[in-house]
Amino acid sequence: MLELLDISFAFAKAETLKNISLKLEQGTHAAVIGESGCGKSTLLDVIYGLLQSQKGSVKWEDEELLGADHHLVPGHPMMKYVPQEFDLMPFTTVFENVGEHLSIQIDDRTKRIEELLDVVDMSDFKERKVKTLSGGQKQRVAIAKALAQEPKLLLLDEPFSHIDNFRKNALRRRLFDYLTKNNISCLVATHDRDDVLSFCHNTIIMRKGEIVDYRATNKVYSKPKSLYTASLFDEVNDIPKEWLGKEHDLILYPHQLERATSGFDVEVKQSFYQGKDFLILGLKDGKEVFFKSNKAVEVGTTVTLNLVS
Ligand SMILES: Nc1ncnc2c1ncn2[C@@H]1O[C@H](COP(=O)(O)OP(=O)(O)OP(=O)(O)O)[C@@H](O)[C@H]1O
Repeated sequence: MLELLDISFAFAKAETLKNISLKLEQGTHAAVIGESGCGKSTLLDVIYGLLQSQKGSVKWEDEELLGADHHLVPGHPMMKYVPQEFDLMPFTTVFENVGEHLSIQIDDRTKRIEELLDVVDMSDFKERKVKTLSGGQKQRVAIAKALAQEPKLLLLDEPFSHIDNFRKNALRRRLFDYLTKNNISCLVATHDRDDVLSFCHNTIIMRKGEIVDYRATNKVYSKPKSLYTASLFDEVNDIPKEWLGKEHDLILYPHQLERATSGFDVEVKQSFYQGKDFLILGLKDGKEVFFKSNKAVEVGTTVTLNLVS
C-alpha cells in the first residue's frame, strides 16, 4: 500500500501541495484530476522522489521512502513513472528501449519485451529507432518500458495525451487489463474523463494544491461535492432551488435535464452537434443552462426543462 502523510511542497514561497494525505491499496487504480496548475504532476514527482517535500512522508508497505535529497538517482525499485516528457534512448530500437533495464540473464527476456510491446500495440515497430517514431508511438514505448521491470506501482502523467482517439480506447483497455491481472497499483494524472470513468476505481480531486475529494469514481461523478468537481467531467449546471421548487440548489450534468411540460423556461442560444445528440445552450435570467436534445433547436426558441424522469 502507498500512503502519503501530510505532504506539503513549495517551489518558492507559495505552497504547491498542501497537507496531502492519501492511501492507495495494492491493485487499486486512482485518477488524479483537477484544473491545470493544481499540482497533479508535482504530486507524482514528490511520490516518485524527483522532488523533496518540505513536510510529511511517503510510505510504502509502512516503510518511509526517502525523498529526492537522499538519492542520486530518483525513484524506488517497486515504482515506475511515465512523466509528460518521457525519457527514451532515441538512437536505439523500440525493442532495446523496452528491455533497457531488464537483465540479460532473464531467460524469457525476449518473450517479456514482446508481451509488453503487444500491450501497447507496438509489436510492428520493435526494430525501429525511437527517434523515427511519432509522439504517440514514443509515449507507448515509454509505458512498455515502465512496465518491463514489473513495478508494484505505476505513476502515469497524461499517459495518452499524444495518442489518437482511435487507438486510445484499445490501448486504455489493454493497459488497465494488464495492470489488473498483475495486481499493479496505478496513479494517473489526467484531463481526460474517459481515462477516469471506465478505468479508475477511485478519483482524487485536486484544487490549488489540496485534495478536495477522494472517493470511488462513480460516487465522485454521480454525487459531485461541488460545481468544480462536476466541471472536470462535463459541462455543468448550477440550478437555483427556486427554479424547480427544491430545498437546495442542484448540480446537474446536461443529460440530467430534458424538455418537459412543466419546470423552468430557457431561451435557446446555440446548438452543438455531438454525434449521437446535440448539446443545447439556453439562457435563463442571464444564466447559462446546458441540456441534451436528439435534434438541434432553433435559436430564440423558448423551451421548458425539468429533471430527466
Ligand atoms: N519547476 C517549477 N518551478 C516553479 N514552479 C513550478 C515548477 N513546476 C511547476 N510549477 C508550478 O507549480 C504549480 C503546479 O504545477 P503542476 O505541473 O504540478 O500542475 P498540474 O496540475 O500537473 O498542471 P497541468 O494539468 O497543466 O499539467 C503550477 O502553478 C506551476 O506553474
